[in-house]
Amino acid sequence: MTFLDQLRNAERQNRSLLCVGLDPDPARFPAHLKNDASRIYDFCAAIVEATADTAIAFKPQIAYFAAHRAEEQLERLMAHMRSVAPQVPVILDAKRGDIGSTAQQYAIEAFERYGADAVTLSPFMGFDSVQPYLQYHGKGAFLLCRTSNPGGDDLQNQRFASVDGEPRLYEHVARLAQGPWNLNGQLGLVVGATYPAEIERVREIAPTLPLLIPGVGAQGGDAVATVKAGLRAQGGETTGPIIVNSSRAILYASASADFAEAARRVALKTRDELHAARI
Ligand SMILES: O=c1ccn([C@@H]2O[C@H](COP(=O)(O)O)[C@@H](O)[C@H]2O)c(=O)[nH]1
Repeated sequence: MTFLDQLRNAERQNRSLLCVGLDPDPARFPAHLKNDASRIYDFCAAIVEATADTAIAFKPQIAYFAAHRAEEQLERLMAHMRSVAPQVPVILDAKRGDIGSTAQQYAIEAFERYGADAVTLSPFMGFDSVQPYLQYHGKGAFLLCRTSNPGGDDLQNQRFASVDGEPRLYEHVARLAQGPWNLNGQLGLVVGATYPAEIERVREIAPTLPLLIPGVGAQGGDAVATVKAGLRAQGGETTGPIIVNSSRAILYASASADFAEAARRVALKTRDELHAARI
């Protein structure tokens, strides 16, 4: 089954557009786990179990594991997600970007070591830095396009003289991903929920690509505006999928022993808000 098939199934089965982001920061763990990096797996496993039926995807951010020498815990977590939530695809948020030979190693890391279903990539080094990931047929690759942070303006929103008539860098990335770079239909784009007008613009250029949209929750992005701008559906079938990520607002909903139940409550509320906005 391809990543796109997995997304379609999870969206239907869990009635969800919500991606539960896994950004484990031991300093923010509940009291009984606080500042203990050896408990990253336990914390994330509890979140996964509590939210497995609420999510279209899970998105572990690799920096939160690597920073604490917790790669082995991430490997175990990937296996755990496959076991308790086999219907939910996993997007490894790694934002890799390097020359082809190095990209090949990063692709092995994402798809073979961790067994991710999709990965996030920086497109800044060009197509040969993306191509190695596309050799893993059926896997997904999300290119950073219009990111959620204010500094995204520094480059992505700049005008330049382009051959395809798209004057801003993020528009050019969207055009490449919808067209010539998308050899086997594996590409998607990362667009921030903090910029709904730009989500709309990306959707015009890339009507069918899956959009990974971080920025609701802690970054203040508007869930309803995000769905209106990004989701495309016809006759009840999704033709332009969106995957709306929230990490900290779910993970740290409570600093007490009930953190997993609290995470579930926030995940359900966010899922239902996103679902209601479809109509
Ligand atoms: O443009 C981007 C791309 C990636 N991210 C990542 O998403 C989550 C957001 O976390 P919140 O706690 O919901 O703010 C995090 O892993 C970022 O690295 C992003 O925020 N914006």
